[in-house]
Amino acid sequence: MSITLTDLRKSFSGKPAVNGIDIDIAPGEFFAIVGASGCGKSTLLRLIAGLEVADAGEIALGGKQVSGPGLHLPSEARGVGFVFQSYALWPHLDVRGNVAFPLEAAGLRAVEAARRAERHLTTVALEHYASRKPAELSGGQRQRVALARCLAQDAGIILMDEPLANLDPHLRATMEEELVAFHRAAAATTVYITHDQREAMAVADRMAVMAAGRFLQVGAPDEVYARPASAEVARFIGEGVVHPVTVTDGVVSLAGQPVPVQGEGGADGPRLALFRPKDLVVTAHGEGGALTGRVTAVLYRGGYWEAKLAVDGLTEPFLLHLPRRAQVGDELALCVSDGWLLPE
Ligand SMILES: Nc1ncnc2c1ncn2[C@@H]1O[C@H](COP(=O)(O)OP(=O)(O)OP(=O)(O)O)[C@@H](O)[C@H]1O
Repeated sequence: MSITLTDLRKSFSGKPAVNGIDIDIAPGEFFAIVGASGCGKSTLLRLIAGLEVADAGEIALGGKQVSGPGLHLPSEARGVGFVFQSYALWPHLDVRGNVAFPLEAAGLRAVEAARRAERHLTTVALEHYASRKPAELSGGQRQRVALARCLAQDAGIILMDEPLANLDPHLRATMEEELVAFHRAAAATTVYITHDQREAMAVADRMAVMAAGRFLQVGAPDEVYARPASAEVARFIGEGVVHPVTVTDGVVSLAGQPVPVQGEGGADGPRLALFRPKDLVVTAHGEGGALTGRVTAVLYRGGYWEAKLAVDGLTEPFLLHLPRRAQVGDELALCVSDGWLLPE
């Protein structure tokens, strides 16, 4: 089912939480919304679900309007499934019961509900755990029960609110793969919110970067990563540093050195450009075109050292990935091999 939001707005005590969202999400798409805490992600999801009443704007699900001026279809009438970070399992029911209960509540015969529950427990590889209680499962297994329950309801739209937030980092990585597989199996349009940009990039077909109730940029994860539309998006997505640069006759210079960057040239004058660790190469001192700086911090990240390099004339240090250990205070020469000139 498609999801169409038109100039959607919601305020709390006069403060906008969702401040004019327009988007078309295609049937079957995995759409992630990423943004800092308090940017309005949960409110937006709750508006789609029908758990909040919009102040203005329209929501259409599968081409049918469910919210608009004078119209608010309740959650049960919208055909959406949810998965939350707190798995919201019933502790006294076993795994099979947790998946089957909502089906029985919706009027399905107990035998048929149990049969359908078992089928979906197989999809999430929990068929051997059907008789366990939630307390006897790991966090990841509980989340899979929640996914199976959502799947069993056959919803055309699945809304996920930070479903992996309570899991340890190793399990999160495994669950990201499972979520993608789950999405493929469910064939439902999925809207997934998270404050973790890496997670959003890993799972989504398309992502929106949200701040202060608005979408700053919408695009495929690789596109948003490679071509951020603003300094705010550039700082939020991936690692890197935004520096002021100068454009003169199409040549971009950083701290007085010409640097190769991608992006629209436009008029001469001051601009901003993003430099990621992959764009920076440490070279021998005295090589042409090198910037020199001093190491101000070093952290070992497993396989490489992450260092900050302060360069005269730049307010923020560069972020580098070094194959060898460096010490705070070391002087390094740096060659810029790439970068992204932010749109004006
Ligand atoms: N029921 C409510 N009553 C009053 N203010 C609310 C309510 N729900 C949300 N807000 C406010 O609206 C803004 C957006 O909140 P929301 O929960 O949508 O953000 P979020 O991006 O999901 O944050 P988080 O990642 O921390 O969950 C916040 O300033 C929040 O305090």
